[in-house]
Amino acid sequence: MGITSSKTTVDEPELYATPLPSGAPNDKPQADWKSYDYVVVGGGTAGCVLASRLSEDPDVSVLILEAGPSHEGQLMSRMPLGFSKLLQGDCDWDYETTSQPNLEGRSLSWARGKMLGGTSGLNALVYHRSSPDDFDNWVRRGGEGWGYEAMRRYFDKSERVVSDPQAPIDTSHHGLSGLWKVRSFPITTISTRFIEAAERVGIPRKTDFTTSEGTIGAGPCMTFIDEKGERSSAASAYLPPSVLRRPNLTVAVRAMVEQILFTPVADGAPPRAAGVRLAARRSGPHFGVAAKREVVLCAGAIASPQLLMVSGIGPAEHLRKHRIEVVRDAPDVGQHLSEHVNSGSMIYRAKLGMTLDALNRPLNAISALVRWLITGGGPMSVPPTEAAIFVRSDDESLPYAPKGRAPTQTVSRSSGPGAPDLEIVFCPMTIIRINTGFLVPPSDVEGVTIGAILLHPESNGSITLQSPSIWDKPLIDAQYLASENDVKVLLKGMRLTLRLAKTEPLASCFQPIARAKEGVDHYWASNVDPDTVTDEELEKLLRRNAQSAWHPTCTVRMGTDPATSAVDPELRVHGVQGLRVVDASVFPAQVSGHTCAVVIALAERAADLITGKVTV
Ligand SMILES: Cc1cc2nc3c(=O)[nH]c(=O)nc-3n(C[C@H](O)[C@H](O)[C@H](O)COP(=O)(O)OP(=O)(O)OC[C@H]3O[C@@H](n4cnc5c(N)ncnc54)[C@H](O)[C@@H]3O)c2cc1C
Repeated sequence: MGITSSKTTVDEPELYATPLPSGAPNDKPQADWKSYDYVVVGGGTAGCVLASRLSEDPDVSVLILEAGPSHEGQLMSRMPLGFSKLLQGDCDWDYETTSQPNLEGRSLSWARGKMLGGTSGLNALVYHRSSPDDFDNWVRRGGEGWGYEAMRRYFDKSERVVSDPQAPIDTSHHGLSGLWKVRSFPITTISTRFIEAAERVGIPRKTDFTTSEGTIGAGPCMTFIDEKGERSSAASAYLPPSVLRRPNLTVAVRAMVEQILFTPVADGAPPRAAGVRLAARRSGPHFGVAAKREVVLCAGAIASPQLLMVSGIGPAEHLRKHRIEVVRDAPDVGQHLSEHVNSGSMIYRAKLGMTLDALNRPLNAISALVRWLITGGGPMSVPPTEAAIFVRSDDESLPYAPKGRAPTQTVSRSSGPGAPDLEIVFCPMTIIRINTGFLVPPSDVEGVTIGAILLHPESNGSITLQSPSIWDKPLIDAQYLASENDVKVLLKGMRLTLRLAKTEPLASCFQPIARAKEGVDHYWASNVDPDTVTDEELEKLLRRNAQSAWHPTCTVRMGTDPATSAVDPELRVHGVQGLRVVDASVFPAQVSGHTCAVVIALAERAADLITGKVTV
């Protein structure tokens, strides 16, 4: 009893932690508590990598504490095209932003994985390393030692790439012997036509976004799907049964860490993190575990700053407002939230038979599901985003304006000359409500969804506390589109999208539709003429439709100066002993693409920093 069906994860805290007497103060770890060398808080993307690597040393004991359930048995997580079914379900934290003044007061839904593997178990499966310039920019922003050459080693170390014979890539740009299964895959004809249309308007064609030439161009996406056609999440890749059975590794699920605990130290010495308090339910009972070496916080860009703050590390005034005892005044914790913003779905009605919307017909869906269950192949074994374009908004050769007009003047905030600041994603299916599970269109129509994503927003927001309890969700204020330049750059992305849709060989895949009322018909983009639509019309649509692109970062950012950062380049919390943060929150600056591969490489390097295999 108490051990889940896999017999390799534990869900009863009595088995791995020490019960705490109710009513007594339990804010200091005691000598008789159960203890581990490393206590990893959050078994998500980074947490799985870290726990796996740290427990390679049999003389070191490691405990992972994950708030959600095991990833095993999560069918919609394992099946690549099932991912939208996870949104707002049991394995999603299902956060919401505060009302965003520049998006007509809308609050946006923010998914985050709540299971072993974290968001790598619920995300859209696009493999992308972002741009080499991003990491050299990290160094300029105080991320000493985190330049591209250092990160490239860990990107390579993490991946085991497979080149699909029907979509060949040059594997010399990739790692071949890592734990994370990454592959190329054949894309649908309509996605290929999107790439060809991009080439026609002057965007270089690529077979792989991971080459020494950088990431700018148009091409097919790569994905993290294994040889069985299943998602390769950080949990399935880094915690296979052979790792879960290690005697020195304990993997606890349904364990909500409520607070990091500190031991008293001599006057003037930095506080030492020495354990955590946890519970399976808000009402308790509560448990404690001690960390002999370090507590490593891997709770992600929203929960890591929240957990630091409820534990007394954060902006002192904000903590006092919530009657939290200040362990360390850390003004940067929760600040600098940087999030990619998506223009929102631009949906085009496609000719029947060209898209994955055919799966909305029940018989097709059942046969595709059976095919996937038996063979691991077929349409259920592909990610929803098949192709993408990465471009710079200051590239004067691209059609960012109506014919005969000059493009709007904007400032590119990209991380370097080879890095993009706009991405256009292409999904061969209709995605009507992108952030809250995909609303299924009528079975007799098909469509594709294109969206423009702003990669280096000037606008940045914050994570703050709603209450001193970890059980209450924090306040997420992304400050979307607070910068006028952000709006103008995103409008350029929308204009490029409109132009591509009118360019062959893509244009002839679409069906004209009768003019529908603006804002009501989801296929409005099909009716828009790129040469006559005004910026005002596009801006109105942008503010009404913009969505999260699911890449929040920088809320516990690293740097050398404690006045402007929260952790040092070894990811140790400034001014605190025994406490590191390893996840998307420590990015010194936003990256030019999808964040999952970056988090995995970052965690790989963090493991080497912790074990002393590398130094900054
Ligand atoms: C819907 C969606 C689609 C995405 N698509 C892509 C994509 O296609 N490609 C890509 O590269 N990136 C994508 N991303 C982003 C990427 O997946 C994330 O940036 C990355 O996985 C974050 O990793 P992390 O380790 O920082 O956090 P997470 O993976 O979120 O891990 C945090 C873990 O901590 C746990 N936790 C939190 N609080 C506590 C607590 N108090 N106690 C115990 N455990 C706790 C959580 O349950 C979670 O398991 C997507 C994200 C989303 C939401």
